[in-house]
Amino acid sequence: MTATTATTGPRAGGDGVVAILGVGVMGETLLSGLLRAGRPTAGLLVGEKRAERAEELRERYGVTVVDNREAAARADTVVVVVKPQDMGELLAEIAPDLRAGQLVVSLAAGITTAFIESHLPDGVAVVRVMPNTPALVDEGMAAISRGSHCDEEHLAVAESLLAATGRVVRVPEKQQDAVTAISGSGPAYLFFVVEAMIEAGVHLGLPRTTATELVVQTVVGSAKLLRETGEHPTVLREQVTSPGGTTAAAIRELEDHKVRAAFLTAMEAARDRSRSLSGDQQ
Ligand SMILES: NC(=O)C1=CN([C@@H]2O[C@H](COP(=O)(O)OP(=O)(O)OC[C@H]3O[C@@H](n4cnc5c(N)ncnc54)[C@H](O)[C@@H]3O)[C@@H](O)[C@H]2O)C=CC1
Ligand SMILES: O=C(O)[C@@H]1CCC=N1
Repeated sequence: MTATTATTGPRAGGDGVVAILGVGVMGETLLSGLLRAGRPTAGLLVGEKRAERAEELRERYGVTVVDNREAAARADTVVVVVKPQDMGELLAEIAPDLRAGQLVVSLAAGITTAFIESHLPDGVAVVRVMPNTPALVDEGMAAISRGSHCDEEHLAVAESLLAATGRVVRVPEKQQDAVTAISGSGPAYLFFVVEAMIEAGVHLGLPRTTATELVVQTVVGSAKLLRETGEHPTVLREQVTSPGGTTAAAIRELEDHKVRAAFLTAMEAARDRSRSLSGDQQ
């Protein structure tokens, strides 16, 4: 497809009409974040396949729910947040209503900008984003990459949308599968560790409520320590690890059970799955 000069479309600062198509976990995370950040409902349109879910969103947020094609025609920026497997069908549905200069922002894992562009009219700009669920509490981490018809203004619009719910970094698209494995799926690994530590506390005889409070505050405190001191995690771990002490005994077990190696292979598996998702569509 050939690049076309944008003559209409979103303006930096995010003041155009934004449509969110597919409002499940991640779509609602973005929608609620935009509203918390002060974006008026008048500037938002929602497209959602499940009628009962659409009704729930209308009641909860007072947003306008329209069909996907109307949303695509009316919006300056169309954010697509369906499962990767549903992306081809959604793009085929909205393509006739899109025009050069509009911006399509995809939050789907593994779906390349080339795949999206191949389904859309020439000159529609595409930005690929990998967000994560801590965006629900304004502590999200999003990485954004430009497609081939995307200019600085489009990238700035996508950046300002995601900045409503946390931090945003720009990465080359070739890094997006690794990003997905680290920060996209990352919250799930940390919740898995939290679950395991709470369960261990119960095994050690602590009431579940006590174990939960100890673990959650330890995770929050450790995250804050990492961010606020800027220290390398190795330094922070060494500060906790007294020679011949309790932490050294525990870390020895984690190393013996190859937990570090397991994290590496787990994230390689996530990256590889991300790589294959676009292929699942074709
Ligand atoms: N959940 C997460 O932690 C993250 C999810 N993502 C990406 O976000 C996307 C959505 O994931 P979730 O929100 O977790 O899934 P979800 O299943 O909770 O939400 C998808 C929503 O899209 C709706 N939908 C499906 N086809 C549609 C169509 N043609 N038109 C309108 N609505 C339609 C579904 O009814 C559903 O409400 C995925 O592509 C995923 O890779 C990215 C990063 C993190
Ligand atoms: O598990 C998934 O495929 C999505 C993408 C990153 C987090 N959740």
